Amino acid sequence: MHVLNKNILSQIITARPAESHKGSYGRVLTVGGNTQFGGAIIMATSAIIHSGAGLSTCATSLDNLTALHTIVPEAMFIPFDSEYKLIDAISSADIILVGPGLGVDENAIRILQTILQHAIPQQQLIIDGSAITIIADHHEFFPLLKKLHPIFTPHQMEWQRLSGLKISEQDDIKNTLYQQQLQATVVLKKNHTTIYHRDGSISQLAIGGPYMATGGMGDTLAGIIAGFLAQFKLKNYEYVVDAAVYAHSAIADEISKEKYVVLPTDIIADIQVFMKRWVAPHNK
Ligand SMILES: NC(=O)C1=CN([C@@H]2O[C@H](COP(=O)(O)OP(=O)(O)OC[C@H]3O[C@@H](n4cnc5c(N)ncnc54)[C@H](O)[C@@H]3O)[C@@H](O)[C@H]2O)[C@@H](O)CC1
Ligand SMILES: Nc1ncnc2c1ncn2[C@@H]1O[C@H](COP(=O)(O)OP(=O)(O)O)[C@@H](O)[C@H]1O
Ligand SMILES: [Mg+2]
Repeated sequence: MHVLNKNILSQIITARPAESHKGSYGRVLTVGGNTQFGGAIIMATSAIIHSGAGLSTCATSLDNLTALHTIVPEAMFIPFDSEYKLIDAISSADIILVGPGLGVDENAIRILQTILQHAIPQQQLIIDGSAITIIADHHEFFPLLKKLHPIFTPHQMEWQRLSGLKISEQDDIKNTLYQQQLQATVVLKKNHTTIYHRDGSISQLAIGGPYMATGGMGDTLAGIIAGFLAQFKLKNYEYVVDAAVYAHSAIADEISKEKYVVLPTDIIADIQVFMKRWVAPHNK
């Protein structure tokens, strides 16, 4: 197991070539945010944009449109219950993040099914929050999922639902066994988050802390992972996931020196400055 350290940041965060444009930094589609949980998909989308993705479209409830455009006018919008618009948006995305605040009702299940049917293996699919809870109850989605090699970002309770492993039973051996069956990357969120990669390697955080325990913190992490994957297009995308997970908690640690609790929106506000600081010196 590899304990992540700050070196991962300057390995991944590189200076931008002058001859580039928004299309060079990835198109991301976020899907989630029902009437109850609109904040989740707005935080995820905002984290994606602040971490540098070129173009982001948010498929969410129409109820969230005004809030989305007020908080992050850089984001485009489609209503998540328009199936043909969703299919169109899926086809033009490089990265798809589904689940923050999606809910688990019939509408949410149909939306997730549309994504699993229309996404292709060349796209990177990140599955978070409610989408993990739905999949735990819908094993008929597994054949579709295996072809897509997604990145799951469960907290321990979501991992319990998906893997069947009680939180007290979750250890590296059992977690790896189930993760390998899924043919997916698993970012298991907890104190000292552990990342199970498809090649069998395991990375772990030794940073982060309880000042991060506010709703929306995982939605923000999923957004940073999507934002990093959108622009840092390495063949070994494992390192990009590691860097995103590390950056999220490193920003929180810095803020926690001054603040008792760190809010997800505090992290989002600091991402750009943090990334600038860690651009590899030889690339500046
Ligand atoms: N502002 C918003 O709109 C928010 C929406 N959210 C969305 O709400 C939906 C439900 O997600 P929730 O996670 O709240 O609910 P869940 O029912 O999936 O899980 C939450 C419960 O799991 C338990 N748990 C055990 N170990 C845990 C761990 N390591 N980390 C976190 N929880 C652990 C806790 O008791 C917690 O109450 C998701 O789609 C999520 O994205 C949440 O992100 C909260 C904020
Ligand atoms: N005590 C803690 N120590 C370290 N990290 C924590 C702690 N509590 C929460 N976090 C981090 O906060 C995030 C919570 O994710 P999640 O439960 O999915 O949040 P939400 O769904 O509300 O957005 C994870 O990245 C997790 O590692
Ligand atoms: Mg979550």
